[in-house]
Amino acid sequence: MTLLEVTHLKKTYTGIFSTQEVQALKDINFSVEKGEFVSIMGESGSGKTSLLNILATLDTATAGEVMLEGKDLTQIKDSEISNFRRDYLGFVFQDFNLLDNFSIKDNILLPLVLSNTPITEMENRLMPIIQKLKIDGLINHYPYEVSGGQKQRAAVARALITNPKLLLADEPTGALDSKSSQSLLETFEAINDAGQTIIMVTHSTRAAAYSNRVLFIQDGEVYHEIYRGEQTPDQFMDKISQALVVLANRGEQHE
Ligand SMILES: Nc1ncnc2c1ncn2[C@@H]1O[C@H](COP(=O)(O)OP(=O)(O)OP(=O)(O)O)[C@@H](O)[C@H]1O
Repeated sequence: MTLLEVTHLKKTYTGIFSTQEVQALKDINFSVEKGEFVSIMGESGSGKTSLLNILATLDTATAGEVMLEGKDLTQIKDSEISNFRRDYLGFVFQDFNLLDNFSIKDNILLPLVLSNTPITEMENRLMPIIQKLKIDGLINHYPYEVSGGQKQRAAVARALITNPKLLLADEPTGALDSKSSQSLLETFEAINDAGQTIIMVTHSTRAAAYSNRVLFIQDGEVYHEIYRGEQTPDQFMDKISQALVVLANRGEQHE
């Protein structure tokens, strides 16, 4: 079943003080099935963050359609956006975005507090998630008392606590050492195996190799896509690296 369908998406930035326009997304088309784990790769400036920001309803599109379970994100009223975001989407960012003055537990529960969820319901949801993410011993600590890998696990717990339809991750391993990165990616793989749909922007071929499909963006368009299929992560990583080389050569020819 299709969860997300992006059609003819365009994003043009217009400077406030200049007449110069930047066409960050020219014509993006792709769809994501429920339960997929999709990575988005591309060179710096290719439009990945612009795309993710529109999927996250943090920015508006210039043209095109983004349908999530039949609802067009580009048409949601401003007054409904925060509720929509909370009910449908979970976010994981490179720099964790945890609140320093809140304990790990309060950080994780924050989206439920904001939607006035009863305390018993919050406690019921917390326990399985912190156990799954192996942070059950840390929930009374503050973010500055735990490691980067543990902070990112707390951020994933916060993203999952609302049971989002779609988990969006922007360079989630970007600030982690290789051991914490691997552990986080194994967690993503496990939550995906349990049915969670994930879209992840990454520069890391190793990270992308954990997903089922990689979309390559160049000059604001989806240039290529590859599926993991039955390949091992190492075999898929080789395929991703080869595709990135082709993409880089193509980029040089365009310059
Ligand atoms: N707010 C903005 N105003 C003007 N131009 C912008 C803005 N945000 C991004 N751009 C431009 O849009 C293009 C795409 O940028 P974007 O950040 O989406 O690329 P990216 O693929 O995420 O890059 P990176 O990998 O470096 O994060 C770039 O040319 C960038 O300079």
